Amino acid sequence: MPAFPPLRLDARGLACQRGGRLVFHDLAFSVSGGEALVVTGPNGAGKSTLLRVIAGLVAASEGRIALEGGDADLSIAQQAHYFGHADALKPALTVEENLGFWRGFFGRRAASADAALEAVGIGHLAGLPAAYLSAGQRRRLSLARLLVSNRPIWLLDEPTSALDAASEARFTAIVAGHQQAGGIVVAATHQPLLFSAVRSLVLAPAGMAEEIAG
Ligand SMILES: Nc1ncnc2c1ncn2[C@@H]1O[C@H](COP(=O)(O)OP(=O)(O)OP(=O)(O)O)[C@@H](O)[C@H]1O
Repeated sequence: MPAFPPLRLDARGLACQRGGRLVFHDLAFSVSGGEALVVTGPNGAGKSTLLRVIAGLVAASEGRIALEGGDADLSIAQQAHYFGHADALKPALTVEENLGFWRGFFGRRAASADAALEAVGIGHLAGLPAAYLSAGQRRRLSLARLLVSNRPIWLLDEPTSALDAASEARFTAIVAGHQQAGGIVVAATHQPLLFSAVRSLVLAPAGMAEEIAG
């Protein structure tokens, strides 16, 4: 039984400038609950920028993004979880304390910290300060945040970087669970991702973008 109501994220005529340069323009996509939009393209094409625009971290210069079926009292950004390159961990806090902090911050019904740590395979590290985690373990702790946030839109930037084969398989299963619950996934990647119900968005090389005067 899906946990989220029927959802659809639609973008039309989207453009974004960064540092005075047009990164992309006239971008359109549509992705429904249960689907994954996989965004590919060469370095600098604007994959991370697109995710950050959806997350409300960077403003679009043109166009609009709408979420049908979402919570009308919340912005799209408030209904999205951005899983970026930065780990956002407090090194002196334990693994469990870090996750507990974020669970409290998100403040909505979601997996317990224990269950989320088990799901990403680091339950045995719960009492360890985050400073001692390896790169892949830090990444897995960041993935656990997705499970305690209970947000319908997951924005995943190179989600499998630093993950070993077993962790990648666990991650794929976690994403499948989110899709089965009716969640939306938008993932930027250079690696093949074994997601189901995939839609593709290929961004053109940055060299194609026009320079904006002024
Ligand atoms: N804070 C910023 N200020 C100015 N320009 C930026 C900023 N961040 C990114 N850019 C520029 O925006 C363009 C798109 O960058 P973005 O990180 O979105 O690309 P990407 O497709 O995710 O690349 P990669 O595959 O290397 O991760 C690049 O030309 C980059 O230099």
